[in-house]
Amino acid sequence: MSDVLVVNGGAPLRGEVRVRGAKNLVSKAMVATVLGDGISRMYDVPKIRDVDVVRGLLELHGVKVSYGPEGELVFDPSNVERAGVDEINVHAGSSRIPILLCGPLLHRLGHAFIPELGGCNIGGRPIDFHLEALRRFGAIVEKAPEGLHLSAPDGLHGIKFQLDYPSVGATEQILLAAVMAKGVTELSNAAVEPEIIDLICVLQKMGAIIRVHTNRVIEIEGVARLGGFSHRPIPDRIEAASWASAALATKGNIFVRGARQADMMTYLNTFRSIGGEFEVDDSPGGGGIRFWHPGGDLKAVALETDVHPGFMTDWQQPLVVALSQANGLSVVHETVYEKRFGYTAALNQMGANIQVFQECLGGTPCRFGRMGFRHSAVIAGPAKLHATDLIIPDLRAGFSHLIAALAAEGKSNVHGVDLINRGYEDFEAKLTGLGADIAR
Ligand SMILES: CC(=O)N[C@H]1[C@@H](OP(=O)(O)OP(=O)(O)OC[C@H]2O[C@@H](n3ccc(=O)[nH]c3=O)[C@H](O)[C@@H]2O)O[C@H](CO)[C@@H](O)[C@@H]1O
Ligand SMILES: C=C(OP(=O)(O)O)C(=O)O
Repeated sequence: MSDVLVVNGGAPLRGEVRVRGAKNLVSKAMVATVLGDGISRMYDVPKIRDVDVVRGLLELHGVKVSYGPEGELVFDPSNVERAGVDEINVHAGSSRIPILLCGPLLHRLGHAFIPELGGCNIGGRPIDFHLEALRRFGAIVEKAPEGLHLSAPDGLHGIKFQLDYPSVGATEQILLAAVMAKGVTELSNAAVEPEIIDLICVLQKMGAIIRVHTNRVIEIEGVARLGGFSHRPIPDRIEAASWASAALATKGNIFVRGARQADMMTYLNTFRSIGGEFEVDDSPGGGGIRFWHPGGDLKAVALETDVHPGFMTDWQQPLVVALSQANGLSVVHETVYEKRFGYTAALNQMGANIQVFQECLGGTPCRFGRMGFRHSAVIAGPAKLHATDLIIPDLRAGFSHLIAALAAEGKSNVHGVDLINRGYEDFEAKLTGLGADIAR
């Protein structure tokens, strides 16, 4: 199938979509199954590419993965075994999740091979924190042209470790290594995103002992064995916010079934400040949030992306499209990734007026100030968007391109839309259901 989507924009998106388990939890919980000696079960798993990649990697390592009823995945890790480098490398460059297999595979096999990582191209995305922590746990890490080889001849042992920055992936790496390491691990400056807390819930179900203290300190008491788990994942708050931003940008009205207020409070405050309206529906048979554009002008805002409980960086790109329709100058200071504004060039080509700056334009100077990265954006609106040809650069930027094409009058050809499947389940069917005029 061609991966060009023809989008005939200009009409409001109206209707209902459903979000399922979060991409950024489901894939990690799948990795955790390797640590257990029993069967694990996960409900409400979305059909997205990152899930397929992790499933492929687990199967290569002997985990039997099967589909249960609608959206249920079942994992049997009783025969975990080494996989060939060439087979693993089929998945090179496709996702960031393989790095999280280090701890579980070292515990089960004493060895791990990790292919080149993928993920969105939004900055350097180093893994120095991961490797430093793994070495401290007792792993030997060897870098080779084909990927990373790790071994742990003396097993893994608990550590005291402080992250320079509360990295989500490094926190998960340390959790997955520490739960079965000998002794206690104390992690300071840990990330505490809701997806991490949900991963801790998964690990606790398996038998782990993990204490989340105040001030970003997590203490993990290593245990000798873990079992399987049954888990309904936290809903995807990034996808939910993406649809909310789409409703605002297209002057539409979308009920996002599955969206949960507690995980989205920071987004909801910003959405309301811009002039969007929402209603949380907790009624039986409800369970979701309705987002709509109430008519009239939207208001410009200033915001900074940050670690939880700040404004998520992954909410940024779709929201900027909505901000291009707000009245006045909005400022967005991106403090999590140094290169997450590349996509604004395409929006400008469509008529948006977005300038990017090297300075920290938010209230707080961040790590990227004076380093030459254009990590602050000023968005002047409202701008009339017009159709054009677009090339999808990565997942969230891709979704923002799609929203812009849907908000613009006329026909846009959006190239490379398959990338969006990495994190948005059935996005074309969902768009069609919302009344979008799209065709491959
Ligand atoms: C699959 C997944 O869950 N992806 C999410 C995860 O990515 P990911 O786990 O890759 O993001 P991190 O939180 O690790 O990255 C945050 C910052 O820390 C830096 N860093 C990270 C690790 C390291 O070893 N060294 C280092 O310097 C990164 O370059 C970045 O500037 O959290 C991000 C921040 O919420 C989200 O945008 C991604 O959607
Ligand atoms: C940056 C993202 O994901 P990943 O870490 O998988 O690239 C994202 O989901 O927006």
